[in-house]
Amino acid sequence: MSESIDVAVIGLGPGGEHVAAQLAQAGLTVLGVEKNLVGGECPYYGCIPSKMMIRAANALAEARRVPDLGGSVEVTPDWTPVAKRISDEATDAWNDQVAVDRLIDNGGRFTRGHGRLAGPGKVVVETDDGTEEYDVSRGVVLNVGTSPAVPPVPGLANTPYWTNRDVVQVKNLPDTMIVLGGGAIGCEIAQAFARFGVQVTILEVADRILGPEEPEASAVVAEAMAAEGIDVRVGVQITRVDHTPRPGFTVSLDGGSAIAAGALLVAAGRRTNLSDLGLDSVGLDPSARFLDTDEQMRAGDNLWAVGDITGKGLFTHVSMYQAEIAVRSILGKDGPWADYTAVSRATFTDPEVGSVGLTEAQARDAGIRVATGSYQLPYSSRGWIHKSGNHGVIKVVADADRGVLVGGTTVGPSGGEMIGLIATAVHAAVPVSKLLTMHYAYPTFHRAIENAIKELDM
Ligand SMILES: Cc1cc2nc3c(=O)[nH]c(=O)nc-3n(C[C@H](O)[C@H](O)[C@H](O)COP(=O)(O)OP(=O)(O)OC[C@H]3O[C@@H](n4cnc5c(N)ncnc54)[C@H](O)[C@@H]3O)c2cc1C
Ligand SMILES: NC(=O)c1ccc[n+]([C@@H]2O[C@H](COP(=O)([O-])OP(=O)(O)OC[C@H]3O[C@@H](n4cnc5c(N)ncnc54)[C@H](O)[C@@H]3O)[C@@H](O)[C@H]2O)c1
Repeated sequence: MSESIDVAVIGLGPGGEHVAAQLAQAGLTVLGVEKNLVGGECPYYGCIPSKMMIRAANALAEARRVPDLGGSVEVTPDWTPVAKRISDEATDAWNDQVAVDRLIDNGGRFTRGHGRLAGPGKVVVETDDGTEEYDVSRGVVLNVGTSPAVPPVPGLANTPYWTNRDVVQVKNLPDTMIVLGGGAIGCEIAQAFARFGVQVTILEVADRILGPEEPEASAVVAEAMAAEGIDVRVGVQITRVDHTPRPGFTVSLDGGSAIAAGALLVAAGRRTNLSDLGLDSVGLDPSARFLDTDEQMRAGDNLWAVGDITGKGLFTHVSMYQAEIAVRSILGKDGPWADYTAVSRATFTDPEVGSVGLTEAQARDAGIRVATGSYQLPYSSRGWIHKSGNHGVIKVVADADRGVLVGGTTVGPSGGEMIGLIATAVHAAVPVSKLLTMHYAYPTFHRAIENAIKELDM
C-alpha cells in the first residue's frame, strides 16, 4: 500500500535537512528519508569535527610561536580533549536524535532507511522493518551526497585504512601516518595530526597539493607544512599497499621505494551516492558522476537535487544555498535563481586558503582577457608585524575588458575570512577602479588585497 505525501527528501545532508524543515514549516506533508545520520557528512564526519581538530592544533602551533615573540611556553599536546569535544559537543557520540526531533518539531515526518526512486512521483524506502512505498504529488528532492572514493591501488582494499569517517573518531593518535591524497581533506587533517606530534607523510599523485587552488596557494601551504616537519611528496605513484600488525602500513611507490606508518588515511576525493537511487526509473543515468540541474535546482519533472551531487562545489554553503532555491521553486515563488559566479571556499590549513570565483587558469580557459595581481603577505605591514606564522599570498584575477575581478585567493592567517572582501567584489561586479578608492584599515591583513589590486596591469 502506497502512502500519499506532498514531498519526499531522500538524503538529509545540510541541504536536504533544510529543504525538509522549510517545506514542512510551509504546511506541506514532507517525508525526510535518511539511511545514516540526519545532518549528513558535515556535522558528523566532515566540516565540524575536522575544524575542532584544527582549532586545537592551531592553538598548539600559536603557543609554539611564543618564543619568537615574547617569552617561553611549554607545549604538551593531548588528543583526549579533542576526541571528547568531537564526541560530546559535535556529534553527540554520532547520535542524530536532536536533528530527527528538530525535523519532527518543524512538522516533518522521518523514516530511517535507504530511499530510491521507483518511477515518476514514486519513492520506495528500504527500512530495517521492511519496504515503505510513497506516492509523491509535489516533488522529490535528492540530497544523497558523497562517500569517500578509494582508489584501486593493489592491496589497499584489504587493509584497515581510515577515511574521514574513521579519522574523526580516533581516540588515540598513531605515531606515524601516511595521507593518501593532498586535497583539502588530506592537507587539513595532516597538519592537525602533525601538530599533535604525529609524523605525517602526504602522498599526492598530482604535481602539487591543493590542486583546485592557484599554484601560488599550493606552494605557500606546501612550504609552511614542510617547515613544520610534514613530508609532502607530490608526483608520486602508489603501486601497492600492504598491512601487517607491525610496522602497520607499507606503501610502495613507483621506482621501488616504500614508506611505512602506523596509520593510513585515504583522502583521495569523493564519489557521489547516485548509483543505487533508481535514477533510471525517471530516465536519468545512474552512472553519471553528477546530476544536471537547472537554475531552480530541477533535475527532472517534479524532481530537484541539491548539494554535492550537483557538482557545483562540494561545500556545505553550496548545499544550503541550493536548498533555499529548491524551497522557493517547490513553493512556486520567484527567484533569484542559482548563480555560481562567486562561489567562495576556505581550506583550513595554516595558512588558510580562501578563494572565490575563477582561478587565473579557469579565467583564461573561459576566454577572458585576464589581468592578475599578487602580493606576498609577509611584505605587508600586518604580515611583517605578525612575524612567526605569516606565510601568505594574495592573488586577484580580473577581466581586463569589463574592469572587474572574476576571482581571487587569500592565503594567510585568517585567509578564509579575508576572502569575504574579494567575494563581495566578484559577486557584485564592483569595478576595480572603485575598489582602488576604498579605505583599507591599517594595519590589517586585508590591506594586502589593495596591494594586489594595485599590481593589476589593466
Ligand atoms: C573531512 C571533510 C571536511 C569538510 N570540510 C568542509 C568545510 O570546512 N566546509 C565546507 O563547506 N564543506 C566541507 N566539507 C564538505 C561538506 O561536508 C559537504 O559538502 C556537505 O556535507 C554537503 O553535502 P550534501 O548536502 O551534498 O550531503 P551529505 O552531507 O553528503 O549528506 C548526504 C546524506 O544522504 C544520505 N544518503 C545517501 N544516500 C541515501 C539514500 N539512498 N537514502 C537515504 N539517505 C541517503 C547519507 O547517509 C548522508 O547523510 C567537508 C567534507 C569532509 C568529508
Ligand atoms: N575546508 C573545506 O571547505 C573542505 C575541507 C575538506 C573537504 N572539502 C570538500 O570535500 C571534497 C573532497 O576532499 P578530498 O580532499 O577528499 O578531495 P580532493 O579531490 O580535493 O583531493 C583529493 C586528492 O587526492 C589525490 N589523489 C587521488 N588519487 C590518488 C592516488 N591514487 N594517489 C595519490 N593521490 C591521489 C588527487 O590528486 C587530489 O589532489 C573537496 O573537494 C571539498 O569540496 C572541503
